[in-house]
Amino acid sequence: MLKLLILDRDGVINYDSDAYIKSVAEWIPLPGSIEAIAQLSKAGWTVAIATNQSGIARGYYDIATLDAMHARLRTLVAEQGGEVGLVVYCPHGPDEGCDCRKPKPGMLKIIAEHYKVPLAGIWFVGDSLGDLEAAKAVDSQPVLVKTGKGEKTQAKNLPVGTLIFDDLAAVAAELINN
Ligand SMILES: O=P(O)(O)OC[C@@H](O)[C@H]1O[C@@H](OP(=O)(O)O)[C@@H](O)[C@@H](O)[C@@H]1O
Ligand SMILES: [Mg+2]
Ligand SMILES: [Zn+2]
Repeated sequence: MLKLLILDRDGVINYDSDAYIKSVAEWIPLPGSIEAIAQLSKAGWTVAIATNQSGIARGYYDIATLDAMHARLRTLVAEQGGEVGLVVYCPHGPDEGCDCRKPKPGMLKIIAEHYKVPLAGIWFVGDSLGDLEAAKAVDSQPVLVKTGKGEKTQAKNLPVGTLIFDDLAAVAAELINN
């Protein structure tokens, strides 16, 4: 079966900011994250992304800018010999009642349907409690990294069974070496 890993974006792949990541210039990979995705990809993993992007609804940046950030991610990973799979984002605001904004699992379902794999046990790596709750809602494996908002999230009441790693590089090492 397909080896699928789903990642949150801000705070896992790139630095996050309470002021949102509003441009390609502000989209800066965390140390080791690009290499981790490339190594996973080269080891046969399909790496997909599920990211809340309420900054779109808030008018902080537009879809073209968001797409440019993801093109940059794809280029950087490709330069390391890897590739990025499906990127799904929720452009809605917290009050729009959409089905895709985490902690709802809508984006995880879209990704699973795209790759025709069950979500049960699939690792979803995030830095926020909403990421972990989205995973739990569809019986995926919640995985917390301590980058981004992760250290603050670690102090909260985490879903039972949440795995905790320092960063995405540590997650990749675990999956590739075991
Ligand atoms: O971590 P992912 O899902 O990739 O993206 C998170 C971002 O969309 C932004 O999400 C916002 O939350 P609100 O959407 O305003 O509740 C804030 O937490 C920002 O700091 C953060 O940059
Ligand atoms: Mg995040
Ligand atoms: Zn949405």
